[in-house]
Amino acid sequence: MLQAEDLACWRAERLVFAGLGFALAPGEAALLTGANGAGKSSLLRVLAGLVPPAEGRVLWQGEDAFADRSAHGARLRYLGHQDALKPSLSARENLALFARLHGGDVGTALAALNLAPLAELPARVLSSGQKRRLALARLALAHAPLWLLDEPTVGLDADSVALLGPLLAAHRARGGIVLAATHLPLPLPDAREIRL
Ligand SMILES: Nc1ncnc2c1ncn2[C@@H]1O[C@H](COP(=O)(O)OP(=O)(O)OP(=O)(O)O)[C@@H](O)[C@H]1O
Repeated sequence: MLQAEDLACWRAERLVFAGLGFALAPGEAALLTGANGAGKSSLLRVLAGLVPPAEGRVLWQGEDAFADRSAHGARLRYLGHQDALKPSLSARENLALFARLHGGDVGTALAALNLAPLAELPARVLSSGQKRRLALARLALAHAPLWLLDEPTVGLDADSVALLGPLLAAHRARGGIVLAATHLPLPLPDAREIRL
């Protein structure tokens, strides 16, 4: 269970949001929506522990989520705007690097995002949509219960967006939680909306 209580966030001396609270149970998904600058990315970064909240608390299973930073890092996957790939490594090697840290099967992850034909290409030559798919393929490695996804489908073609559906559904079926900031439709049936 992820809970946010009375969260406030300042960025560059501007109050972005305040008094924000919600709870997400295992298997639940929420879409973060709101205008440009409303604070969707900021909220995801707060929940990931990358930006300290100005006020409020983030709880995991009823306990302060940030009491043990490494435990929080291990339980979440954060996908930001940047794909965070090593440009000189191949798609397979990028995933293998991540798998060394978190576990998981590289072949399965490549297949989940239909990347097998691109597996040996260096990440730097991939198109922006292909890079995004590679970043998303990390989700298909070892299970982590909390997925924080910032505009996960930017640059993806319709077939690639459709590939995300089974990945998200399998994660939720295992009790995983998804919070996704997006301006685009996502294959996340029954997702709640958290509007900023
Ligand atoms: N690194 C930063 N330093 C200072 N201010 C920032 C930083 N990142 C974001 N902000 C500010 O925080 C506010 C919220 O930005 P944020 O990126 O969270 O919005 P968003 O809802 O994700 O927007 P978009 O829909 O455009 O992605 C904006 O006013 C932005 O200028």
